[in-house]
This record gives sequence, C-alpha cells and structure tokens, in this order.
Amino acid sequence: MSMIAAFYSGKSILITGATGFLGKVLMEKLLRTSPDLKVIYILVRPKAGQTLQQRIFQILNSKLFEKVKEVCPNVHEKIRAIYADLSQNDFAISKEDMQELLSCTNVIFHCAATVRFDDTLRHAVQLNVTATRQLLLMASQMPKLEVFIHISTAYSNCNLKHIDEVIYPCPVEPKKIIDSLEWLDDAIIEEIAPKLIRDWPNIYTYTKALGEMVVQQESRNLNIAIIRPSIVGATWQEPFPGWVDNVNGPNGLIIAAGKGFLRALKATPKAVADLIPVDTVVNLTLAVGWYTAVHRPKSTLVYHSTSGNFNPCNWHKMGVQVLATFEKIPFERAFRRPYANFTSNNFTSLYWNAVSHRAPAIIYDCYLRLTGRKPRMTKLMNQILRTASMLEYFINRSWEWSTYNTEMLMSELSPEDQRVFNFDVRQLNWLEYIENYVLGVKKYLLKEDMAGIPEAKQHLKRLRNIHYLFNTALFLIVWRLLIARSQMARNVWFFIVSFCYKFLSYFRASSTLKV
Ligand SMILES: CCCCCCCCCCCCCCCCCCCCCCCCCCCCCC(=O)SCCNC(=O)CCNC(=O)[C@H](O)C(C)(C)COP(=O)(O)OP(=O)(O)OC[C@H]1O[C@@H](n2cnc3c(N)ncnc32)[C@H](O)[C@@H]1OP(=O)(O)O
Ligand SMILES: NC(=O)C1=CN([C@@H]2O[C@H](COP(=O)(O)OP(=O)(O)OC[C@H]3O[C@@H](n4cnc5c(N)ncnc54)[C@H](OP(=O)(O)O)[C@@H]3O)[C@@H](O)[C@H]2O)C=CC1
Repeated sequence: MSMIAAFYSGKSILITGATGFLGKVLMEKLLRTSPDLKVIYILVRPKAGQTLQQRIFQILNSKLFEKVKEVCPNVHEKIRAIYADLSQNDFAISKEDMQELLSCTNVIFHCAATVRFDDTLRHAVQLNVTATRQLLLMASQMPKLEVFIHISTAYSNCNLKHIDEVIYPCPVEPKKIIDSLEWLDDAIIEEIAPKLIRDWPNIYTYTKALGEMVVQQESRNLNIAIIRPSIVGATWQEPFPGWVDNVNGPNGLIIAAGKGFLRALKATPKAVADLIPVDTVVNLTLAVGWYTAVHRPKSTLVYHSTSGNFNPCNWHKMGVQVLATFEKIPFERAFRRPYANFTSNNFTSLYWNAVSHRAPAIIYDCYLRLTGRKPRMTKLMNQILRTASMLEYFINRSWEWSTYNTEMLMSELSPEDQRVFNFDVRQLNWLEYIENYVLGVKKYLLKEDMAGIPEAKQHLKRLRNIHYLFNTALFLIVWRLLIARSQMARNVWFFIVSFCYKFLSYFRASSTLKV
C-alpha cells in the first residue's frame, strides 16, 4: 500500500495554476493514485472566451485524463472550480467560496505563476510575489491545513553557479518592492526594473527568487516546502510518455527546428541540458507534500528537481537525438529540411542567422508577394529568433544544484512509494525520452496524424532536391560572374576543365586496353 497515496485520501486539496502544464499533470496523478480524496479546489479564471466550467470540461475530457476516468469515474465531482484571479485583491474570490476554502483545505499546492520572461515587473510581482504572500496569509487562517507546497524554479538563483537547497536572500526586500509598486507609475517601474533585477537574466527568475523570500518571511508556523524544478519537459512515463501541451521552454524550439525554420542556435554544446520530465516533478511534489505533513521538518526545506547531477545530458547529445528523431518521425509541411548547428560564437551565430534564417525567409516572402499572397515568413522568423534569444542564457551555461534533500526523501520512501511516485531520474534513458518527446510534440501540440509520415518523408526528399538544385544554380551563377570578371578565375577554370579532360581520356584509353 502506498503511504503517499493513502495520505491524500479523504483530503481537501487546493491547487493554484491547475490549468497550467504542471498543474494538470499534478491533478491527474492525484486523482489516479488517490481516487478517494475528498475534493480538489482549483482557483481558475475565465480565459479566451471560455467560462470556468468550459475550461474544466475541456481539461477533464482531454487525453491526459483518460486513464483517470478508469479508476475515478466521478472525476467531475471531485473537482471544485473556484473563480479567482490571482492578480486581484483577495484573488477576487467570493465570500462563500473563501469561507469554504479557509475551513476545509488540508493541503495547498501553489503552482500558479507568470512564466513569461518579458512580463512587466508590475504584473510579475503581482503574480509571483504578492499572490504568494496573499496565499500564505490565507493559509495561516486555515485550521485544518497540514502542508503548503510552493513551486519555484531551479533558476530562481541562476545568478549563482552552485546552488544549494536553501533560500537565498535578495538584495531588495520583497515587501519594499510590493509597497513601491503601489505608488510608482508604470513608466518609472520599467525604468528601475533593470537596476532591480541586477544579474538575474529576466524578470521571471528574479520575481521567483522574491517569491521564495516571501515564503520564508511569511511562513509563520506553517508547514511549508519549496520545490525547484529545472526545465520542465514532456512526461517520461505517466500517464503516458511524451505528453506536452504548450510551447514554453524547449517545446517551441523543437517545433521550429522540426519544421525547418530554426537551423542554428547560439548554444554551448557541452553545457548541461537540465531537462526534467513533468511527471517526475509531480511525483516529487506529492512525495514532499506527504513527507512535510507527516514529519513536520523544523524549517522550510527546499527540494531540487533537476537531472544534471543524477543523469547529465548535454545540448549536443540532445540536439543530435532530436535531429535523428526528425528523420524517423518528420513533421508535416516543413519549410526546409531540419538541420542544426550549435555555436557559442557571436560572430558565427550572426552569420547563421543571416544565411540560414533571415535570407530564406526574405526569399520566401518575395515568392509569396510575386504569387499575390501576403508575406509572413519574415515576421514568423523574427518571432522565432526573439524566442531563441530569450532562451539563450539557459543553453549557454551549466549550473550545479545540490540535491541532499531530494536524495534524503528518496531514501525515506517505501519500495512501493518509490515505484508509484518515482522521481529517480537515474533510470531515465535520454534517447528514448527525447524520441517520445518529439513524438508528443507532433501528436499533442501540432495535432499531426501518424498516417501522414510517409508524405512528410516525401516532402523532405523534395526539399533536399530543391536544396541541391538551388546550391548548384547558385554556384554556377557565382562562377560565371567570376569568370567574366577575373583572369585568375578563368585560368583556374581552364586548368580544371583540361585536368578533367585528361583524366577522362586516360580512363577511356585504359578501359579500351583492358578490352
Ligand atoms: C555541435 C553540434 C551539435 C549539433 C546538434 C544539433 C543542434 C540543433 C540546433 C538547432 C535546432 C534546435 C533543436 C532543438 C533541440 C532542443 C531545444 C533546445 C532548446 C532549449 C531551450 C531551453 C530553455 C529553457 C528555459 C528555462 C528557464 C527556466 C524554466 C522555467 O522556470 S519557466 C518556463 C519557461 N518559460 C518560458 O519558456 C516562457 C518563455 N516565453 C516567453 O517569455 C514569451 O513567450 C516570449 C518568448 C518572450 C515571446 O513573447 P512575445 O510577446 O513576443 O510573443 P507571445 O508570447 O505572444 O507569442 C507569440 C507567438 O510565439 C509563440 N511562442 C511563444 N513562446 C514560444 C516558444 N518558446 N517557442 C516557439 N514559439 C513560441 C506563441 O505561441 C505565439 O504564437 P501565435 O499564438 O501563433 O502567435
Ligand atoms: N514549465 C517550466 O519549465 C517550469 C515551471 N516552473 C514553475 O512551475 C509552475 C507551473 O508552471 P507551468 O505549469 O509550466 O506554467 P503555465 O504557464 O503552464 O501555468 C501557469 C498557471 O498559472 C495560472 N495563472 C497565471 N496567472 C493567473 C491569474 N492571474 N489568476 C489565476 N491563475 C493564474 C495559469 O492560469 P491560466 O490557465 O488561466 O492562464 C496557469 O494555470 C510555476 O510556478 C513555474 O514557475 C518551474 C520551473 C520550470
């Protein structure tokens, strides 16, 4: 019997960010392993013209939840969606709902955040810092609360090289920042933002660091733990391999590379690609929830959910495997054949951007214009290059994350829990994982059918022929221009032609002799 699963049985669990990538997998695993939990409260806002109910209906009827329905047929009854906007005062939750949450909640998983690297400082602080403080305040008024789990990121201290499982202080107190945002206007905030974030690469990682500090300062006598995942990727095993549902992190770049838009990346091939499957993060999160509630550690423990020091893989290996998978399982209607180049040199990177990215986009847009269609490739390419440049910081460095707490927890689990809530990435086979990942991107993000693979392969062959034809034509044109202008080029040309002629004559003569 799993002790972790038993712990969540009968519990009322509050999840923020349940409609996000991590939140959905967390909700799925909870329902599948503890189908007799009492209720999962999820704080949701209406979005993209959908009501709360429509959003939940769509999530629960997605492929991700198919297995859950076998063990928990009344899954809809287990989820109680509560209208909330985390950027508002009191989360804009109604009085009745708030009362219910305060009196019933046993466990909190705080996953909600803005993960955009380029968000405004005001919005990122509202979501990643103020909302965390507000949730902690709510938690302190919950008499039945046993544990509060805060999801942070392994990159919250990415301005350091070696990162321990401790909360590091930020140069400016979060409270001071929250207070000043109340009276400063947006223009001034954006002006001071670079000075505040100092050596953090973006507002996201900086505000996640502030969020952790808030957790430490406002923890009162709450039973809290922090999880720090690195780059969260598609599912490894559960509920099935390769599930992924947004374009964040590597996903968008995998699409761009598979469709042949992105053919070079400013990356350090030997740097560690610290990817961690989302189901591994969820298993660790649930195990930490159980451990913290049952063992009540004296201080707030931080757990790193990273792969680098258990089972390292570098960007070169990952890139090669991604490309190999594109050969086997190509994406449909690629713009160019997937090809790749990692370079850490600025000049080479500029060269590849011009030759491999911008020039083909401009040529294609000219073709669209000439055929009376609207040009779109340059805009798309700019978007992809902007995204790639935002992620560059993370693919050109390696970090060392200590994992004492994560390893301690692993040793505390029963063999059954180690199996059901496996977060041991030493067992992960990268080649297999990446293949499933790319397949998942094709199936669940691009919604492409496997039956289209032969046609996609044909399309790539056609692209290869066009590529050869284009290169040959380009070579001949350049050469013709050179010959017309330079005596030296003419001499070289006559030398090559006479050499080939002599070689062929010799070959013909020797084959005639043999006969
Ligand atoms: C030595 C030789 C070796 C050879 C080997 C071969 C090498 C191969 C080289 C080339 C090929 C590459 C192959 C790929 C293989 C592996 C991939 C490696 C990449 C790994 C990247 C790792 C990055 C890790 C970062 C981790 C940081 C910390 C993790 C976290 O804690 S949180 C989660 C991270 N958060 C995010 O990822 C959010 C990032 N996104 C943003 O901040 C923003 O979206 C933005 C990028 C700033 C863009 O903002 P905009 O306002 O301009 O646009 P908007 O958001 O409105 O979106 C516009 C449209 O673009 C789409 N889009 C958004 N994000 C992405 C994306 N990441 N990729 C692609 N497309 C994206 C979006 O959907 C919109 O589309 P539309 O709706 O159709 O308009
Ligand atoms: N993905 C990754 O690579 C990593 C993620 N993390 C952390 O994991 C956690 C989850 O990330 P992930 O699932 O990837 O992110 P997503 O962007 O997929 O999900 C974010 C969630 O937060 C919710 N949210 C955002 N703003 C509000 C708001 N104003 N009111 C209510 N809900 C809101 C979103 O709701 P809605 O659907 O309505 O937008 C969504 O459910 C975050 O704390 C993140 O920092 C850490 C390391 C890596």
